[in-house]
Amino acid sequence: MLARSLKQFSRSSRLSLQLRGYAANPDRNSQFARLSEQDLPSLASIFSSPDTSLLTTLGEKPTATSDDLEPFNVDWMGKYKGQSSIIVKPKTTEEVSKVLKWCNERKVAVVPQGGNTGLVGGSVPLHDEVVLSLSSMNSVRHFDPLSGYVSVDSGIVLENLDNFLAQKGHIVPLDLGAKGSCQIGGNVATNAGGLRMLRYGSLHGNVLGLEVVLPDGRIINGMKGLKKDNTGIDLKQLFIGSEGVLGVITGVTLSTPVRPSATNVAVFALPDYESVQSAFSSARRDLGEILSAFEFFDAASYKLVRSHGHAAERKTFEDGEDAPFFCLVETSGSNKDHDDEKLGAFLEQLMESGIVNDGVLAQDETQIGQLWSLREGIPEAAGKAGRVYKYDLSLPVEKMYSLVHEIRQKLSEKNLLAAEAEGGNGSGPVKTVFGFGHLGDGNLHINIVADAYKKEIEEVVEPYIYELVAKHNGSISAEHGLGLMKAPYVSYSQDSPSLDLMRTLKKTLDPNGILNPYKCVTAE
Ligand SMILES: O=C(O)CC[C@@H](O)C(=O)O
Ligand SMILES: [Zn+2]
Repeated sequence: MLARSLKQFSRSSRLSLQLRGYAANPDRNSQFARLSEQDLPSLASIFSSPDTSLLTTLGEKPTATSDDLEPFNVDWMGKYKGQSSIIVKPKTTEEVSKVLKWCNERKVAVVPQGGNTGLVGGSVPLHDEVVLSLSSMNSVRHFDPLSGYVSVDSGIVLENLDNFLAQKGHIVPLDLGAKGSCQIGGNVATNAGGLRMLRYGSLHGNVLGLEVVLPDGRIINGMKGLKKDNTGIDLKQLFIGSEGVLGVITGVTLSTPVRPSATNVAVFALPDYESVQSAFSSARRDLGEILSAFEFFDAASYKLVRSHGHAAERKTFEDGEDAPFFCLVETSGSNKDHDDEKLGAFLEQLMESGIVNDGVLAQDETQIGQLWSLREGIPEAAGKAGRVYKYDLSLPVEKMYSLVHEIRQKLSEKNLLAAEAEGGNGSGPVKTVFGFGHLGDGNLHINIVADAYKKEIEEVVEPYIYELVAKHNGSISAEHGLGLMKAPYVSYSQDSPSLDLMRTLKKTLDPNGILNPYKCVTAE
């Protein structure tokens, strides 16, 4: 049980209320220059404090060891590893501009990097690209409570920004499991979706302005805090979600809604995927404007969180521990009594109709956090269980879960599933395959946990999974981007004229192709 005072509701006691993808592993582009020790004085002269802004293993007196550079070269899953020997950490937009101009003139490839929490290999180098880390640019520039926006440096950590806004009674309209490390610039560059999207919509609507440095060093100052600005083509939209291939985001102006004063969270167990869909329909209908999140996870996800996550110590449900599906519902509003009444009626109706047979309702902030950790803790728990292949898909809600079955089936046919995995029959490398995600946004995450990254697993799943997605007219990347992992498969989600236009934009803004090469959209 989660906590003694956590309110249980059940039908009986009704609530009175290692390897990168073989396809995605391009050779080094020989047109890029290789930097050597001789280049360092000129690069160092750009910075006001070169000692802290330039880390390198090059030269007779290196300023860093390869261990120091490892966090910049390797992604957090340990799946993608680059070989950069130069990391720059500018402190101002002008320094970013000078770095890019310097690199562009010499044809030196550059990888912009925020918190390096990405899941598709988009934020680490592949070969010897210079890493441009934004982490030293992390100040709040301006907050306007009346107009409801904040202007910040792009390297500010999402959680730090949310804590700043919480003190002012406002909220960042974006929340992610990685909030303690990810940076707002990286969030914008990847158009991160996360847990608040159902309520506040995507960053394409919430970003009011951007400051961007183009590959040739020109600075676009679009840091306006205007909700309405119809003066020609809305250029900032080009940089939201373009994964740093067109320019480097150095400043972000974000709309900041008022922080809801009343929040409720319930998690319930459901007997099948049809019930998950019914519960979602009821939530939209009965909770209306106070519904702020509707997440789901399957039994295998829950098992993982119970064995490796924060919930390892405790059972959550009285009867529902072995249910095949779980949903988390959050409401956010400004009147607690009103929200309690609505949520109570919603949960009662779910019980009465048999859609849900067990559930818990958080009674305070701590329990809200504990319930959220059942969902937010899934990726971390998966990382502890083994090496993880991650697929992030948009699909019609009705079709979503069938893909998990199809992937299990496919892996089982090829004898890749271990006996411990659902439907497993042998001694294969795959320990578990599970599905979870943002049901309210039609976004499914499928994770495949194996004992190691193995080509044989990847070859079975890719492009098979993308073919399934295309068949349902879905998207091969709902919120994680393309990065290195999905760049070769983009045509499953974009038609040729769209891809041509993307390449034209890339060639126009970055004719030397120096920015985040090999990822997302390349000029060829
Ligand atoms: O790890 C994943 O597959 C998803 C990560 C993140 O998008 C989430 O929703 O928790
Ligand atoms: Zn997600």
